[in-house]
Amino acid sequence: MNDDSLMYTENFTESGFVFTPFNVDEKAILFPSEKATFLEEVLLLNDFNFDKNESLVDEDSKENHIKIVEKAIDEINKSDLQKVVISRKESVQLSDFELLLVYQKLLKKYQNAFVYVWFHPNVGLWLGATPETLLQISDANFKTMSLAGTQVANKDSESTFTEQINVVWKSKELEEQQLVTDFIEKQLATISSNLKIDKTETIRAGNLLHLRTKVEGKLLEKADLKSLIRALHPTPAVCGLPRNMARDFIIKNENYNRSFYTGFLGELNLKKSNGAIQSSQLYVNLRCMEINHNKASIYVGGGITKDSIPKNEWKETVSKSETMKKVL
Ligand SMILES: C=C(O[C@@H]1C=C(C(=O)O)C=C[C@H]1O)C(=O)O
Repeated sequence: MNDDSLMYTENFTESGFVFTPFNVDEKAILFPSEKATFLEEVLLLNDFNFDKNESLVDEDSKENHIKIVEKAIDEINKSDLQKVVISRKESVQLSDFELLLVYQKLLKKYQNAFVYVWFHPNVGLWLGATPETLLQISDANFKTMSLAGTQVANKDSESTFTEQINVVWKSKELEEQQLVTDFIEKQLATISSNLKIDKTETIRAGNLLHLRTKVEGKLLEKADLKSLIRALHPTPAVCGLPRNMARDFIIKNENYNRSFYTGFLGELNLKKSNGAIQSSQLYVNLRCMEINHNKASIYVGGGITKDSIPKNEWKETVSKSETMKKVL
């Protein structure tokens, strides 16, 4: 594109690249295909030095996060709320920020993730490496996943193996992830056929491990892409259960605007080379940051259930932000 006008998708029938906020009431930005140029380049990745920047704990932020988590657990115990994802934004002062280098480091560190840089002069600069697919759809055949539960990987190796064996998960994480799988299955029941739910596996994203269950199916003719997207987004992996109750809790209690964090992004209705089949590849915007002048804002969160321990939930967000800080 060679002008700075902003365009939006009305109903996900357009073709291009979308960037959507967490809040479904806000507009989804579209870079339309007809105004885009596709460039393909092979990037050779060096062996980078991933600095261990031991950062100081921001005590105010810690206290604030723990308070909101405690409030969420209270709410879960006294109402129908089952799960809610609580997040925060952490600022890091930057010196010598080199976009291409940071992008290459993200590619190297997150070999199983969708790694992106997104920029618009009127919106800003975003970078991320997300392990979570919202939706891949080609013709009517779609794939999605339930991803939740977090633990720090034992070894800090740069392993590219997606499947990790001999990892033990606690019931809190197993239940938390099962809630997401059940939600996806229920949401898809009336709009899809041939639903197949895989066995749950452990995957690695940077230094973290998550539980993942792959789901696939066929979209019924009576349904369209918009209804499929609305059925899935936001899943309890980034919002909670029941969805509206969790969303209201988040908007009322998180003391900041998530903006594009936990929204989704990716290719929308692109035609394959033969032109006959349209496909979309959409990813949940996790492990992401926004760069503004000399500051990086890193967005991190985690799922809260009745079994959550507030201090551990804080630590989980610290682990998530540390893996992002390693590339800065
Ligand atoms: C909300 C985030 O991640 C989500 C929450 C997870 C959890 O609660 O364990 C794990 C993966 C994601 O589904 C994040 O990374 O900010």
